[in-house]
Amino acid sequence: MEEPKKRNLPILPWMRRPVDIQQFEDCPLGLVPCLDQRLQAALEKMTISSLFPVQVAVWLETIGPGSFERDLCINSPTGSGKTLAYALPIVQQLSTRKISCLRALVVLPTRDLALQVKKVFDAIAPAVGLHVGLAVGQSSIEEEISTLIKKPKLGVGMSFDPEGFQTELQSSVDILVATPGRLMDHIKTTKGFSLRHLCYLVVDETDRFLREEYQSWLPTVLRLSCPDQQEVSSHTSSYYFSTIGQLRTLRRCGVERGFKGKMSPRLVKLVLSATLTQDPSKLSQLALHHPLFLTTGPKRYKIPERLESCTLICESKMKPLYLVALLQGLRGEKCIVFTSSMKRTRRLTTLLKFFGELPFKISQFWGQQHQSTRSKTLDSFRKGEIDVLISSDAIARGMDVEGVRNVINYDMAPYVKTYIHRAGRTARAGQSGRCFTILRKGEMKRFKEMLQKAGEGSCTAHTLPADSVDQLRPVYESALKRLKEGDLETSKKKGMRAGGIKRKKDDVDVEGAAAAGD
Ligand SMILES: Nc1ncnc2c1ncn2[C@@H]1O[C@H](COP(=O)(O)OP(=O)(O)OP(=O)(O)O)[C@@H](O)[C@H]1O
Repeated sequence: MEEPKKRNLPILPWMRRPVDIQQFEDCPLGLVPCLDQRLQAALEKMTISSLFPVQVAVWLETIGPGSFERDLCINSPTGSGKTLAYALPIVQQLSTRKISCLRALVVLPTRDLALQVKKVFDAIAPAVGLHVGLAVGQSSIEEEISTLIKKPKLGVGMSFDPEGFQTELQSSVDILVATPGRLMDHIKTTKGFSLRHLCYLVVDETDRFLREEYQSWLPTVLRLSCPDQQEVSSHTSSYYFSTIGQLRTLRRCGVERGFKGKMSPRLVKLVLSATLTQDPSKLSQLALHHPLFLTTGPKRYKIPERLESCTLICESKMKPLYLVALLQGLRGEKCIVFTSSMKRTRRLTTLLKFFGELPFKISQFWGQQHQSTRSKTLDSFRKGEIDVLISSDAIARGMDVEGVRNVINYDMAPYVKTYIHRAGRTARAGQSGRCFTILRKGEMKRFKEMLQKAGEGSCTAHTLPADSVDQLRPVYESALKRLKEGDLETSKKKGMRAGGIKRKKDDVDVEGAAAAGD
């Protein structure tokens, strides 16, 4: 697949003067200025003893001298700790709140990611008396509402009527972690769900959000969290970009919200990614306020320090055989194998199962699986009950599974960003890891160009012992035969049932598109 041609985009002025995260070092918790003792204890319980550089940088711009005065755009490698970088200052800042209401909203593109981020907030927020909610559509909307909205206390003989109590309904949560689809459901239908007091908006995996045109949640959230202002719509923001030449917020300085006439701070936005877009028209959708750009080093992208990129060359038809030989050589180390689509994930998993007894346990993961199946699979993978997870790009972004030692691109990543996110499932939190890409000889040139764009100068050519491949040939032949027989059987059944209904398009699951949006 050809990478779409890039227009020569201007770099926004504020992006030309970034704060380099590399100038910061890990900081032991005891030395973190102003860190609440209760949060320090909660972090220690998570076995965290110091903050990572991106966390120190964000802390200084929020709790430190920066004191949340500017919106932050954070471009930091995969696995560098971006989640805690925003969660910690937000929780510390809200720890002194007197009245409970929804003050921080964290939006993520998929349910699996939202569940993961909620766990991080759950580990620290209760230590300072804050409540964290989840709006992802994992349970029925009624169940979700019951966790998000406090029912008023009723006198004897009175029954609860949400219409009548609309003005008295209050949020049960201070922080909400949400996916866009379910967030919009609550905005549209849930009585008492209000964004009026929102102080922090986090858009994690920002570039993923900004490239999806169907997302109307962002202008809606911006409008509802600053009701006294002009609507921030896509036309107004592009107008502002084109006429003023750089991004500017429409927000008046900090007086529009608060309780009983008291001023409350403006809505602060934190946007993050390992591959943050630099496209001005996309960034303009965020209506950023004096944005400060924090990035890692001079290059556009950076892959983790201890990540090694490797290639494995073979003919296309031998890919499954080479994959199995490679996995055998890795001796049960935790691996994620990426394919280009859900269909290829399912097929590869079936084929590997036809190999019979293999010295590693495999399972599959793709976006349109039922949520409970995906959660169970991830859980087993985390616990080490599964060694090899075959996946579409549904798991490529953000997923954090401890101990993944290897990523294998069974199908080459179509774009540099996809490569960075896939590879970033290993070598996290300062650990080492390897990213193998199985390639045909003819793909090598394009792959090397992609690696260079990813900021990675070198890659190692991996070879397999010849006998490991030869030994597997007979079993590979018979596995292929069984797969083809299965195909024949399925198409016969389908033919009988539908009399030749057209086949569906291949179900490409680009970075979890199918898992997104709820
Ligand atoms: N200060 C810390 N000390 C030790 N481990 C940490 C620290 N901060 C985060 N981690 C761990 O590092 C891992 C990666 O963190 P996180 O998922 O936030 O990375 P990320 O930068 O968001 O990555 P991605 O771009 O892939 O989403 C997690 O397992 C997390 O628990």
